[in-house]
Amino acid sequence: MTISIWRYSHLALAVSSFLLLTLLSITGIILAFEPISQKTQPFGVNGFSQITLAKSLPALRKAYPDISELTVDANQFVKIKATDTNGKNLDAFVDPLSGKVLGTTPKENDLFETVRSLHRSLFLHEVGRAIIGVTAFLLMLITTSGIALIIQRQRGIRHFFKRIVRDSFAQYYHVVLGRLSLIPILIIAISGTYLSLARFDIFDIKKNSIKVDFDNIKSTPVRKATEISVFKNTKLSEVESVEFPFSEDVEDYYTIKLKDREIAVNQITGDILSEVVYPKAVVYSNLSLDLHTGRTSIVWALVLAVAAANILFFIYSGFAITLKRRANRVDNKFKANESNVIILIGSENGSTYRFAKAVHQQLLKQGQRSFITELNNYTIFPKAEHLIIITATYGLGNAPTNAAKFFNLLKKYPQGQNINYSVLGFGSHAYPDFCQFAFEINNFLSQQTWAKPLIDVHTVNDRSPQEFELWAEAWSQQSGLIIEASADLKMPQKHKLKSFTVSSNTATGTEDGAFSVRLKTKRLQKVTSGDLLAIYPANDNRERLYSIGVIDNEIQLSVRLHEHGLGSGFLHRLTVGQKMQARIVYNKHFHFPAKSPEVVMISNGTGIAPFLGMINQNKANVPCHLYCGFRHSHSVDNYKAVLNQGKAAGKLQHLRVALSREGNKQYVSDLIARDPDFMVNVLSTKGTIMICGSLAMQRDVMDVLEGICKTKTGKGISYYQSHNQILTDCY
Ligand SMILES: Cc1cc2nc3c(=O)[nH]c(=O)nc-3n(C[C@H](O)[C@H](O)[C@H](O)COP(=O)(O)O)c2cc1C
Repeated sequence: MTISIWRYSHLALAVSSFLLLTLLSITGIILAFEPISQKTQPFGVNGFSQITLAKSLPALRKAYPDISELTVDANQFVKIKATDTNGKNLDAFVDPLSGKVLGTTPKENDLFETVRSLHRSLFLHEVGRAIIGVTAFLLMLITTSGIALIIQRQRGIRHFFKRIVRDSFAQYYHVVLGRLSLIPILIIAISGTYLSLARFDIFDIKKNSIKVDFDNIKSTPVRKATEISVFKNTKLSEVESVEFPFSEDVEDYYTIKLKDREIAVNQITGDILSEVVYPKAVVYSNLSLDLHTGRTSIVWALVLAVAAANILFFIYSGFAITLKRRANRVDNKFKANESNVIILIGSENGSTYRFAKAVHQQLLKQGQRSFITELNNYTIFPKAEHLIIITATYGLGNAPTNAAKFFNLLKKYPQGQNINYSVLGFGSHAYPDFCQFAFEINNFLSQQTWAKPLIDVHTVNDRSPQEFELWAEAWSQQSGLIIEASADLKMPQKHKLKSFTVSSNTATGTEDGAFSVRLKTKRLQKVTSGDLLAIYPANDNRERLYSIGVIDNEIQLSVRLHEHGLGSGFLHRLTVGQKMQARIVYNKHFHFPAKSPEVVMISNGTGIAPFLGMINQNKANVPCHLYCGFRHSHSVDNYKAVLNQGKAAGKLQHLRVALSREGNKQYVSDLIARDPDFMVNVLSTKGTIMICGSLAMQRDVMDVLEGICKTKTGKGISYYQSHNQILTDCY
């Protein structure tokens, strides 16, 4: 499957370094506990950060007249070298204000020593250090590409910390934890890389030595150490070490090493005799060591341990995601140029493949030459009769990466023969642009002369097997090829049928053969207009679906009698009082919109069925406008009673009828074209347009709406489709 450059880099870098990263993360977690264990030793003093040299140096000199050196380590423990009162050499941690001995340097912990050596050089000295340096650099690149992927996924940096929609466990936590720990991991990677480079003398870290001008050294005015301003202004926490003057002669001075400089201080006058500022590289090296080891803070050391543990999780979850994606590879039995059914997939994370493969397998079993590939592999399919496009939507209603080139390829490769197409969108209502890419493909295909719609575009929310099944049933019905509910997709194999009693059946008096059947059943509460009734006219697996209008607590089907029609013939023969078995298929995407301020209903022929029910059920009197097309004026007679009732009760505001074979011979799309401002107003005030009827009518109406929307709002209809403002149920 085609993947973005960022994802490819992220994966390639991770694959090339995961073994070393695993080792470095484990050793890193262990080493993070070294500063924690050191800091718990009893060598610290309270209020350390407030102690100045002016307070500490005279006190220590008084307690140890022979003191030669003071050092402050990363734990802020003060250590001195001196001679004690018994004349013995002293090398110990002391209280910097009283000189009280707090302890001597403990023996290095062997475990930490060994692990550190492994972490820094893999026990391979300079070669090992170089390898570790490269790994740290790779970690930096992995983190950077990871940040780019999160930005891409969250649709821009502004949404970086917005809610993440949960997909799979591995995917969700890879992103959630990635977001939380990317700063510490980036710091670990940058500081690790810097320290490695510093080891190889890439940076200038040579410190110049102090030069004192002994000819101009002064011995007045005499100042006490407690009054020397540089001592008063320097805190012990800023100091790395102090060398004490060897004797009381004016030529002997204090040498004070700070984090960024070294100074020589006259012990009598307190004058600064010389100052050497360190190169920036020395400061950065120290900072890198502080940040990489957590030696200065227990909290930071803990953050580093957690970040290192997260790297281990990323390695696991990254592989889990990749394996899931790779599991979707399909080996085709037939070549593209010899296949009669072509299944094209748009998928980012692979779950759509499961559904597409189920379709592919079933078609193969029925002896069809089915070929399955991703949308980016679209080309000329010389033997194709059916094109099935199953695609997810990503980002701002965009194509998944393996479908990004599809539109260009579609323009480049017009097919030479007519092909029946069907588009099935996978998406989630958690995103504002629901299945937009699928709608765009469907609209684009409808403009290709060779492409013939077999069924209306269908959508599947959150991989719902029921919604997938709805598409499978519709496709099977039109193609004559069976796609059954698959156990793999956890679909119910056998449907439970319900008994319905015929309460009325109108005669086929009209020329276009339309009639209405009303059915009663117990417990009708859950059914609503827009749902479908599945009937089994021959008591076998052949199923026929009809749109339901719920009128006065009965199901009304509007049907056109077809010559030799299996379903329409069966319904036509039903007599009042007769019982029949059927099942309700809930068709949520075509229910009357609960929150819409205004609804436009567009139909032709028997497509009026669900709208009759919706008008009847419109108890809240939401403004409804019905645009319907028929061949003759008498075709409307069948529905007049319900429509007149609706108008009288305020449930239907306007009724516009187009007659295609009488008067000025209009189609329903002509009526829509006459009311552009009204249509735009409905859509821009969050109203809904519902379309039910033939696919040919849908295509014409959509073309008109596309033109109106583009000129008046600048947005295509796919925008309104993906925001659930244009709902279609055509056949
Ligand atoms: C980052 C991300 C962005 C998504 N964006 C959309 C979207 O804009 N519209 C939509 O309907 N679904 C969106 N989805 C949902 C997916 O299309 C849906 O989960 C689909 O089933 C995933 O299929 P796949 O696993 O084959 O890629 C998004 C999912 C993710 C993870």
